[in-house]
This record gives sequence, C-alpha cells and structure tokens, in this order.
Amino acid sequence: MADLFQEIKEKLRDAKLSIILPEGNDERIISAALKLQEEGIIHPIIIGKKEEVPSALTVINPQNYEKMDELVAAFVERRKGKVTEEQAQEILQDVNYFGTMLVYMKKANGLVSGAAHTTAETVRPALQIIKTKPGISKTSGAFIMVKGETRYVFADCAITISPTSEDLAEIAVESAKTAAAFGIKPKVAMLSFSTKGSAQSEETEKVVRATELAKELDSTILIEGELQFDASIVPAIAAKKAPDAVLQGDATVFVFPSLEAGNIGYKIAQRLGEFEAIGPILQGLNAPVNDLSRGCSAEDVYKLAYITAAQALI
Ligand SMILES: CC(C)(COP(=O)(O)OP(=O)(O)OC[C@H]1O[C@@H](n2cnc3c(N)ncnc32)[C@H](O)[C@@H]1OP(=O)(O)O)[C@@H](O)C(=O)NCCC(=O)NCCS
Ligand SMILES: CC(=O)OP(=O)(O)O
Repeated sequence: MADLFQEIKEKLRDAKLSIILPEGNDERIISAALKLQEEGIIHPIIIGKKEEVPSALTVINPQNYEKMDELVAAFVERRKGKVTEEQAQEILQDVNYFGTMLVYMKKANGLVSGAAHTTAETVRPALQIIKTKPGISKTSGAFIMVKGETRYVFADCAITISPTSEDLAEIAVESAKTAAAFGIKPKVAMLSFSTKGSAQSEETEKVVRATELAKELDSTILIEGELQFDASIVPAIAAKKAPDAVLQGDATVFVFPSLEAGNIGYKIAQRLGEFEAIGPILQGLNAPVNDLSRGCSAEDVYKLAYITAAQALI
C-alpha cells in the first residue's frame, strides 16, 4: 500500500490550498508550519503576532486585521439574532473564531487547531459558523489509525458524548466515507460489549438499531453489528461468535457506542498499541476544520494539515 501522505501530497501538488493554524504561540504549530512552508505544497497561515513568529511564515493578527469590519458583519449575519456587533468584535479576537471566519469567508481552505485549546474551544466556532452539510445532522470526529501498512478509521472519538441510534447510524455512514476518501475499503463494525445478541440491554439494542438505520441511510454499506471488538478484528473469534456475520474479523471502520469508549479506545491503540492516531477529523462539515489532541507532536500537526487540505478537495 502506498504511503498515505505521498498519495495526499500528489493530489494536492497543484491545488494551491492554504490552511489556517490559529495557535501561533505554540512551538509545535510553528515547527509544523515551517516544514509545510518549506515543502511548498500547502500554504500555512499563522494567527498570531508577526514579531513573535519566524519571518518565513505568513501571519495574520486579529488585532490589526484590515478586513475585520467585513468579518464582523459576516459573523453577525451568520449568527443572526444570537450576537450583536459589539459581541462579534470581541468574539472575533478569539483565534479559533477568527480563523474559522477566515475559512468561512473563503480566505483559506481549512483550519487545524487544538494543540493548545480543548476540543470544545476548537470545534464550537466551526459548529456555529461552518455548520454541517445539507442532510447531515451532526458532525463527528474520526481518527485514521496507522501502523505500518495497516489503516483503520475509529469514530466518534471526539464530539458526540451520548450518541443515539440515529447519531451512530450517521457516524457509521460518514466514517465509511472518510475511510474511502483516504484509501481504506470501508467495512464497518458497530461496536458493543455484545456480539449478535450475546447480551441484551438498552445499550446493545441501541447499537442493533443503529446498524439497521445505517443500512437504511446507505444500502450499499458493508456493515455488521452489534459486535465486540475481538469479533470485529480476529477472524477465528468472528467464526466462533458470529459465524453468519457479513464481516469475519476483517473490519476496517470501528464505530464506538459512546464518546467514552471512542476517546479511551483510540488513546489505548495509540499509546499501548503504537498506532499513529491522525485526527480527530471532523466529518460532515461544509469546510474542513480539524482538531488536534493537546498531546500532539509537531509531526501530528503537519500530517493533520495535509489531511485537512485533502478534505477540501473532496
Ligand atoms: C462539541 C461540543 C463542544 C458542543 O457543545 P456545545 O457548544 O455546548 O453545544 P451546544 O448544544 O451549545 O451547541 C452550540 C452550537 O453547535 C451546534 N452543535 C452542537 N453539537 C453539534 C454537532 N455534533 N454537530 C453539529 N452542530 C452541533 C448546535 O446546533 C449549536 O448551534 P447554534 O448555536 O447555531 O444553534 C460538546 O458536544 C462537547 O464538549 N463534546 C465533547 C468534546 C470533547 O471534550 N471530546 C473529547 C476530546 S476530543
Ligand atoms: C482528541 C482528544 O482527545 O483531544 P485532547 O487530548 O486535547 O482532549
């Protein structure tokens, strides 16, 4: 399998896309931006103070941005009835709101933040300004998990705290699309603590129903549920626990039944299983805005910037 990032770079080479990095005061961000700038495939734009950022980088400072009036007016319009002009002026001094508005106004193609901000601080501006695509009710956060040639998608690891069956069905369909977009054949496992009725409870029924709803949303989707993780990934265990299942230990997309399970699960695979965790990639938004874990490295920032730019081409 070709290297994921080589594939992405080839696609982006002539696209001339720019990505906003609002956390100009974080050294991991600066280090990633310098590497991106040097490669010259995507153009990083830092939000911060010119005098505090290496001169090789493009910097925009909300405190002296010449088109702030235009941004304020567009923000008041987008948040009609929810913010006044005075409030907008103050809110847009926040680097995440400011950067997200630059994406909304098409002054850049995407945004990556979250190295120094919580997920809520990073994604709330996107939920309020960029919003979900028509037909998508909620965004969700997927990780591409990579180890050698192995690639999986895990979701939702970032956004929906207590998903309903409807939410899980949408997460399954969106995660299958994310997998396909990044060269992974989607085979979706709807995870639970039960395999095909081995336990019965409100929680397991929620996943069974979600599996049915996902098939209604997309009749072409290759999906199985409810499954325990071992039955979704180990063929011998699938043969024992779920011999009639359409997936036989070959799942590639894992949909977790709650944010607790998803967020803990991806971090275990990353920290004990030595998988590289790329994301969270926000699914279903009108333009790509992606979060980082505060535990990220400069390399993680660099890679998520490429993933974000690639999403802008989808
Ligand atoms: C994502 C999160 C911050 C949203 O919470 P919130 O801002 O309090 O949400 P609210 O209900 O106040 O909604 C704010 C706006 O976002 C929208 N929104 C909320 N959740 C959304 C979702 N999943 N998808 C799309 N829009 C959403 C609302 O419709 C609302 O829009 P409006 O102001 O235009 O009406 C919250 O769900 C959260 O904290 N999730 C967990 C994040 C986390 O810590 N993850 C672990 C680390 S990755
Ligand atoms: C994705 C995630 O868990 O983010 P953080 O580690 O910043 O909470």
